[in-house]
Amino acid sequence: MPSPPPLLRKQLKIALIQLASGADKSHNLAHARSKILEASKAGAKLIVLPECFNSPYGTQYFPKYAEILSTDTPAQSSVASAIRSGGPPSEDQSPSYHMLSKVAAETESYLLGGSIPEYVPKTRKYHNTALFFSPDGELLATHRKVHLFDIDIPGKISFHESEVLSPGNKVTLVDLPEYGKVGVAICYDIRFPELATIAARHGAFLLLYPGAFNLTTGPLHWELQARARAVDNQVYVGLCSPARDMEASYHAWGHSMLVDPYAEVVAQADEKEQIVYAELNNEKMEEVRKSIPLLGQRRFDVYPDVSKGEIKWEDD
Ligand SMILES: O=C(O)CCC(=O)C(=O)O
Repeated sequence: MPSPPPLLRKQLKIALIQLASGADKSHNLAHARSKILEASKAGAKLIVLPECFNSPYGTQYFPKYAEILSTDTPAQSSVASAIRSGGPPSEDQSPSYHMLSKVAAETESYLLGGSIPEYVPKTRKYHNTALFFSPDGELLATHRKVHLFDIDIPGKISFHESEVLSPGNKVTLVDLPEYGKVGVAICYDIRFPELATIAARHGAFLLLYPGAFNLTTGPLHWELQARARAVDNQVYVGLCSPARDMEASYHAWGHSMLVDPYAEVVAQADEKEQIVYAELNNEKMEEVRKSIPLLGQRRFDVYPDVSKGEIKWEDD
């Protein structure tokens, strides 16, 4: 039997930028840009920023820092295609979009611009939205956080994104033509293995999560979730957090990390600003899939395959 085509077509250097952002949006954008240039100079071809990289993280900040990506979001059309058909937003509407698009083209790298708060005038809704650019600065995909971070851990943390945000409604899988497919989701989304499994069974070699866990759930679940998604799906997983700022109202866990298809943490930051680099290759994935051949051992006669059936690939 001919062997299946490689999931990852050639070696790829990734950079996860654990960025220190503050209250000054223009400074955050300029700083993110300088770090992206630094990662590119170090040879990274896929560069990732953290969740809410243009603002502090917190429900009170979403409206103030929100940007308009599309004035028209027709039903059955993703934001990316709405933007493509309607043209990119103006600089005033989305300075973050323009910074990311320009620096992706300048560095000729794939760029997952963490996430930013998005405002949609037509629906009057806010979203937590990731923008993924190609090496020529074209918007390839967007992902609006599907599972909003609403938790209450008594005496520790209470957080309710849904007080301000509305969820996205799709699974996001991005095709990087030279390399292969990447699944994208945001932070709390990682706790829902279905998104990861669907992306992996549809050919992803890597799952990326810009995220901002905290000092309660970070030590408990950040690495556990990353390694779980990797071991379940035998793919690479990258998590990219903001750096910790103890002056801010939300204290991010940090520890951006890259996990390999064996679920081994191959590179990891501490809590400070830092760029995490790693080399991804197809051999590692092939090796683990041969050694532990889950792929041929699934029992879809006993339980259903979540990657089949009706899956939403487009936002409403
Ligand atoms: O799941 C968690 O513990 C943290 C999630 C989070 O911080 C987020 O979704 O932004």
